[in-house]
Amino acid sequence: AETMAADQAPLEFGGPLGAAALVLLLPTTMFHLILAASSGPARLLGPPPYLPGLEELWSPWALLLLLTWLGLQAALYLLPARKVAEGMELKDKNRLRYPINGFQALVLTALLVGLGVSAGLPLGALSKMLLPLAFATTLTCFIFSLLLYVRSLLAPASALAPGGNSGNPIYDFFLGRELNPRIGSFDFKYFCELRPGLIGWVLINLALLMQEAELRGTPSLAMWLVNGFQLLYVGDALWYEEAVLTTMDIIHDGLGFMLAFGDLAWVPFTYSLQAQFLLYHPQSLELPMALFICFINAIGYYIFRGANSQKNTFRKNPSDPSVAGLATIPTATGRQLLVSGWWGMVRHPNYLGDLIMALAWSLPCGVSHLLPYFYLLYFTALLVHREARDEQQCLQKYGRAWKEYCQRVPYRIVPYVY
Ligand SMILES: NC(=O)C1=CN([C@@H]2O[C@H](COP(=O)(O)OP(=O)(O)OC[C@H]3O[C@@H](n4cnc5c(N)ncnc54)[C@H](OP(=O)(O)O)[C@@H]3O)[C@@H](O)[C@H]2O)C=CC1
Ligand SMILES: CC(C)CCC[C@@H](C)[C@H]1CC=C2C3=C(CC[C@@]21C)[C@@]1(C)CC[C@H](O)C[C@@H]1CC3
Repeated sequence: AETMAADQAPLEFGGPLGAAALVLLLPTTMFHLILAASSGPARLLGPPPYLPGLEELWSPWALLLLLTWLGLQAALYLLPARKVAEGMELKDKNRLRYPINGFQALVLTALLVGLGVSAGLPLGALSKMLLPLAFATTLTCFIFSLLLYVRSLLAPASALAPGGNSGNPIYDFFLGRELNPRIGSFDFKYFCELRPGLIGWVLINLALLMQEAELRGTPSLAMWLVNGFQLLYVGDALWYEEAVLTTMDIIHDGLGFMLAFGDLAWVPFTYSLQAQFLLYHPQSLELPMALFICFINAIGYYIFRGANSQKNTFRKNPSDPSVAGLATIPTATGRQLLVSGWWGMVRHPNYLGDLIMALAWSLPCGVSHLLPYFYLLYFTALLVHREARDEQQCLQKYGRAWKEYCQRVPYRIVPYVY
């Protein structure tokens, strides 16, 4: 990895140049995908079908809708929570507290949307506003990240993320300087990571399903599958919300453009690509094939949930009967590494399950186009890169014990392949 100075964390994402490229490339890709999904040829590669003018991109109504959405999710975040969890220990030895009420926010949002729809709210019309909504979200993310950057210049050194304070403004703007920007108890990163984007994603999917029902009389089986699989994924993430407190996004990365844009824009507008594609390119899916795809999703989910729960249980209580019998490697930190069970199969079994689910989300879209497979391709690249970042951090944390783990479990994500 490139380095700035000997005492600074190695630069990631190709340093300032890579960060600058990503700041431009991520929004451009997102707009390309939205435009391509609604176009006849639906080409992933090649130029966009057309270049939209400002009058098509900018709408004050879209901005108002976005701000209302963010306001609603912020209000739901502030409601009393079933539990308040403590995060990992910080540099100053303190621990932050986080409300565990994401699933409650999903249910309350569903109730509000249900009420709205039964009162005549034309939810399907949202599918025609994706372009201006994505534009308003992108602008908001740029402004938000800029404000976060400026605010971080006033933060004490102990509040900074290990990675995002290289001194290069573009790199730091992208990666995020401050680790846990908060106003009072409102934690911006934790809020962004799970709520507006993930719940927004299922809402957009639902709008596309309703629009399809309006256009064709009933939603297609393929649309039901995509909606069902992705709702399960989002519901699972919010149900197990506490697990996000140990991810590198919360522990290691600052809140900058990468996470702000990733969470608020990239997730809802690109993760809903399969449903966008299906609205404009209906697919006939036979029942046996649909059942086969459900089976693939179930296998993926079984591995994903099994691996994540096994690690979470082990980290919370290593003597829990469900994990007490597993083989482990002791480390100098006092923590242990699992070396049997899911974590003895590959070093990232949860990524394997996630990738199998990603395949199941694309299959209902048929094999005539590459576009609906974008998520699978992007996600493979994201997880390979994420695995390498995590590996680096684990090597630093656990040293020799990590090397031993790598020797005993040589494959990273796919057994005997990678
Ligand atoms: N859909 C999407 O866009 C994305 C989804 N994800 C999903 O989110 C979930 C979380 O992923 P992610 O945050 O990357 O990290 P993981 O949940 O895979 O956690 C990695 C951490 O687990 C601990 N660990 C690693 N190996 C072992 C072991 N053998 N025994 C015990 N602990 C171990 C280490 O932390 P420590 O030892 O400190 O506990 C390590 O840093 C995954 O299921 C992933 O697929 C992630 C990113 C994007
Ligand atoms: C495209 C950019 C370079 C990076 C954007 C990254 C974000 C989209 C992802 C970073 C980590 C994420 C996690 C999830 C969603 C995607 C982002 C925000 C989950 C919430 C998905 C559901 C899982 O159960 C937990 C994940 C935690 C990490």
